[in-house]
Amino acid sequence: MASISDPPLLSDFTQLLRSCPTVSSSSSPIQNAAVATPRECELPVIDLSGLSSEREAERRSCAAAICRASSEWGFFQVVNHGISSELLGEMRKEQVKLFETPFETKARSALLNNSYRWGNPTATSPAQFSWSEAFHVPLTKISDPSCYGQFISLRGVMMEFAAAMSRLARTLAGVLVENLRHRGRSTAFDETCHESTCFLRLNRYPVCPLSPEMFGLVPHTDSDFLTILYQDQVGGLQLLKDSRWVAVKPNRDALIVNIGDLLQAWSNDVYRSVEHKVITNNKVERYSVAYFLCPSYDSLIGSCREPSVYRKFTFGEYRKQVREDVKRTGHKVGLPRFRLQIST
Ligand SMILES: C=C1C[C@]23C[C@@]1(O)CC[C@H]2[C@@]12CC[C@H](O)[C@@](C)(C(=O)O1)[C@H]2[C@@H]3C(=O)O
Ligand SMILES: O=C(O)CCC(=O)C(=O)O
Ligand SMILES: [Fe+2]
Repeated sequence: MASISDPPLLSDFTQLLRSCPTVSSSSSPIQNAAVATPRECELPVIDLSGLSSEREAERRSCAAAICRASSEWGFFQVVNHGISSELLGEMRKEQVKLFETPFETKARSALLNNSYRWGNPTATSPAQFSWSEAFHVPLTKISDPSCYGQFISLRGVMMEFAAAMSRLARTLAGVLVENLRHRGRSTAFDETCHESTCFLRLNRYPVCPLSPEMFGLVPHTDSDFLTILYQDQVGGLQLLKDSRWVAVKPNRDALIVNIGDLLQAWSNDVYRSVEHKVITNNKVERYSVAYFLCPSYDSLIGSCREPSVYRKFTFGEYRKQVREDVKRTGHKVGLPRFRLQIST
């Protein structure tokens, strides 16, 4: 049963169904959703304590595992990542409190820099609807006390969590960049990442009576360098592996890392930004927090090796194109827009 803290997802979705002439009443509300339960898989697990080992062979082998998983899967899990379970627990507790607030407050009280979103306002068909709500907070706003209203205890936790995720994301990106650097041109990677464009996204996936035919989050790739995800034990995240959807088995000790579009472009398709989605649950709600590592808008993304598969573009240009495509068609096109034509 929906509560006063839930956004009006069902009525919005029903309206979308009615306004969409292509969906017949006899067919499933979502034509493309993964109704058949896909295979559950354990993502590669990488023990990050290897990176700080005294033994060079161990450091190398850990870095190699990160790079291998980034090109074979585009996704992996990290354990011994250095973020304490106490901090993760605090973050989850505060996140739950925040989402338990009445919907009207979340939507109207300028909480977290007015960053509250739900459903999908740009959906043009039921298949583009996401059964979820989120706060999408730029890192530059996280320390601002005016963002928090009655949730002032969230501030310290968010600050500590963002700082820890930032460190981890930069370490992982550093390993991935270093691996390809000696083979091609180098870029001052660390300086291109910027607080003004990095963000934390707090996700909640309410119980969905229409599940499992609904997306909690529609299939997409992330428009960043890389993403680190802290999810609960409910499950629902699925990714494309060898053209098939596989369900990620939650691991209590691990954070999930995935490569974003910008690292795929920079690596000239060595690392892969893989499509993923979230499937809803009809019994329990689900929570996750994602950290997105992004460059400043004026950063030029060029390939680390030639011949480049993509034309050079700035992150600002990329974001604008994604936004325009989503607004016009309801879905993201992403990297294929920036692929160079191969002349034969
Ligand atoms: C409608 C969309 C916006 C989004 C791309 C998408 O097609 C589906 C997921 C959205 C999402 C969620 C996570 C990130 O916040 C985001 C930046 C991303 O990479 O995928 C957004 C996209 C967006 O707003 O550009
Ligand atoms: O909640 C999840 O498991 C995935 C979230 C996600 O893909 C995103 O926020 O981009
Ligand atoms: Fe994502």
